[in-house]
Amino acid sequence: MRVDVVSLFPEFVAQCAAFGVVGRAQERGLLSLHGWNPRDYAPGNYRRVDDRPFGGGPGMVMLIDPLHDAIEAARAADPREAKVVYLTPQGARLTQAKVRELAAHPRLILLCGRYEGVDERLIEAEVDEELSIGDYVLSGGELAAAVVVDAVARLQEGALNDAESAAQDSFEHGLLDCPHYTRPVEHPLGHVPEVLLSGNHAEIARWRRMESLGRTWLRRPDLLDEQALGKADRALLDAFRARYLQ
Ligand SMILES: c1cc(-c2cnc[nH]2)ccn1
Repeated sequence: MRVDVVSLFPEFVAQCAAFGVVGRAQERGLLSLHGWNPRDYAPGNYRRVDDRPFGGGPGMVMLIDPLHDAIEAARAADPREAKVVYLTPQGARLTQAKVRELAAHPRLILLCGRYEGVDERLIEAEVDEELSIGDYVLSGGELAAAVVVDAVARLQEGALNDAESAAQDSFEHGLLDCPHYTRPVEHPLGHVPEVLLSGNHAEIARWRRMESLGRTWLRRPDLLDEQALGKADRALLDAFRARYLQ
């Protein structure tokens, strides 16, 4: 998968993608990352990339042409069609389902705005999809782009080892992950649940599923609403609730 990042700070996203699973995906050739700086396409000595907003008001707006030319240079760098995604608080919320959809594309071009944002005419002409990673304002789209790069890299075939895939699976199924424990068994902060020490893999799997269901019910009931729980899961959740409410 190829990802091109259009940003005034392209090295920002490259640095975020240099570690761990994402860095390894790049080393394995599963993901290639390329940066394009609109300032390189801005004319004149000042290489202007922004200007004052029409209608007045605070801040600056990114100019159409440097962004347009950077996006077109990115498109031209590879023959495959690219999906252009603009990272903005005004976008649709990024979900794991959306990540899976993005990860299936051979190419993405991630457009990162700074200042007050981007001239709307550029968005209308070049952007396929606007995405938000949450209802808050960042200093620019780069952190959100790094989130997208990380999430789609993990879904590339061969990016994760077995343990990492298992961890990935927990959220993939729309539930929150169960608690995890490691040595020591006894610690001033508490003990490890007995079932995890039992060696009874069926009981351990049952406990983990119950905890995932229970945590989702307590912390993210909205996710649970989207789940069509089977009879076994409903029984597990009832058991969790009974224990929690006693
Ligand atoms: C995506 C982008 C942004 C953002 C872009 N520029 C300032 N904030 C915030 C949340 N999700």
